[in-house]
Amino acid sequence: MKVGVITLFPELMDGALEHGVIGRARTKGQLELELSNPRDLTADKHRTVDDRPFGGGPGMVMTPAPLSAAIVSLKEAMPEAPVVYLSPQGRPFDQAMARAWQAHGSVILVAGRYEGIDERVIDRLVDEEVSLGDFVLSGGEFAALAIIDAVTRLEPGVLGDPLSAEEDSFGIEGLLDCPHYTRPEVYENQTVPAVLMSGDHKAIARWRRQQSLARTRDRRPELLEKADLTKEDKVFLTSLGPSDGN
Ligand SMILES: NC(=O)c1ccc(NCc2cccc(O)c2)nc1
Repeated sequence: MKVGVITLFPELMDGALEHGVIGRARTKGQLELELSNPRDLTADKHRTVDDRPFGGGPGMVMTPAPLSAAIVSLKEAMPEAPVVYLSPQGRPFDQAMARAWQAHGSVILVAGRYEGIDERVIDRLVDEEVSLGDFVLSGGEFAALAIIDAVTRLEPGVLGDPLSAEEDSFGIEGLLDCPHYTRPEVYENQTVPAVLMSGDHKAIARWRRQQSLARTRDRRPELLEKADLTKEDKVFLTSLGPSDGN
């Protein structure tokens, strides 16, 4: 997986991607990260990357020239990569997008700062505007980090057990994940559901599926509409009483 990032804080991105699963993926060459800082592509001695918004209003806007130069430099290195701008105005990011970009093999992420970027850069160079959720961050870098993690962990060989990428939430046809337990068997006087200790793998799989279905119904009922449910799933859901929302 090749990921390009345009950011004013390359050291922030680099540092955050040196640890854990993603850090090992970089060491093993499963993730190649290419960073480009618009400030390095400025023409003035003050290395200006932002300016006041036309029409007035608070804050600053990232100026088009250095940002465009940074995007073009990564497009030259990764000509097939879609250019994705992270902003609250974008299409909601989801697991399907993560799978699509992993399958494509490369993506260029534009992390904005300030109030955003000059719209002419979006018109000319951005293929897709994407949002991590309905909230505003001080910059797109943390949204980019989340996307890089979500995409890289889908890369074959990155996760120890390939199934777990499938079995996470949104892996089993978009249902929420079931509860998990590990040792000790009794913790603060609380035990583990007996079925998980039974060794009956069929019963355990059924319990886990039913827990996922119940949780999804209670917490994210809209996901059930899109889920691929079996007849047994539907019978189970009908058998549940009114949702308690938890
Ligand atoms: N929800 C998100 O994905 C998200 C992305 C970026 C961001 N901050 C930078 C930024 C960029 C553009 C406009 C803007 O208002 C703020 N904050 C939240």
